Amino acid sequence: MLELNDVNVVFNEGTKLEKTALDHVSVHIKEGEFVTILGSNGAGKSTFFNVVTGSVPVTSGTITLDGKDITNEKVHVRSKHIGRLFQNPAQGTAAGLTVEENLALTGHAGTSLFSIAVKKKDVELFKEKLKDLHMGLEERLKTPIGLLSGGQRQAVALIMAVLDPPKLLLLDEHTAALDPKSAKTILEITDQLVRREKMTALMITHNMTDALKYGDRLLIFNDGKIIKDFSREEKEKLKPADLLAFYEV
Ligand SMILES: Nc1ncnc2c1ncn2[C@@H]1O[C@H](COP(=O)(O)OP(=O)(O)OP(=O)(O)O)[C@@H](O)[C@H]1O
Repeated sequence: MLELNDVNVVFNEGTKLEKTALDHVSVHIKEGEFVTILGSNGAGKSTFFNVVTGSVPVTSGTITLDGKDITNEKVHVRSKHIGRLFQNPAQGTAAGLTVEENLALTGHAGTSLFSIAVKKKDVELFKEKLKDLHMGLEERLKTPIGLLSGGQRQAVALIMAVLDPPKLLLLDEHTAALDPKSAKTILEITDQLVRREKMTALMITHNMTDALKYGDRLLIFNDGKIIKDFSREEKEKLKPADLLAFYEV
């Protein structure tokens, strides 16, 4: 469903600051696959996501989504099919708006000049989705989202990202800023949602245990390249300590 074909990304080409962030990356992600991604700092993981969303242009190579060449498609066009969650939940939500207004921004709302019109029937839908989180957030629809804790806010951001399930969901260290208990909760919910909605999802993490526990496949990035591509069967035989070796190449 997602194919990168010999993708190169070179920043500041031809200057002293030239940096190859993606180096001849070719990969095929299949429909419905949940792929975890590991790699040291600066390995090219975020740049990989950025070329998929279009926020960074490729220097060469092509990207196709569902057989369509999207290499030169604008960010806002791709965003209809690609959802992304960031490390900081503030990046995916509007602090001054309430929980229900944030959810309504995903397209379940009419807007006027001064307010977001949240429809009654959508409120029921939002309540139902929030109930699934078992965090009591269905009682806090009128709370400004900026008043929620980081974990609660990320949970709402996750629901926002999958309310109209995208073809592809990109999770960019989306639990890294949360305490261990909240991170575990959000990961469990992510896994359930990805499975239930049969989404194709890619998840960057620095947590080796999580990279092995979740997903059907594991990619390891190093120095702009995918240096390992483990299948589910291979992944099941690995221990976190086995992965350390890939940080030392
Ligand atoms: N806009 C940019 N301009 C110049 N260099 C960049 C830019 N974005 C990324 N880079 C460089 O490209 C390389 C890959 O960066 P990238 O952010 O993709 O790594 P990463 O694997 O996501 O790292 P981390 O785990 O630290 O988030 C790094 O050397 C980085 O400094």
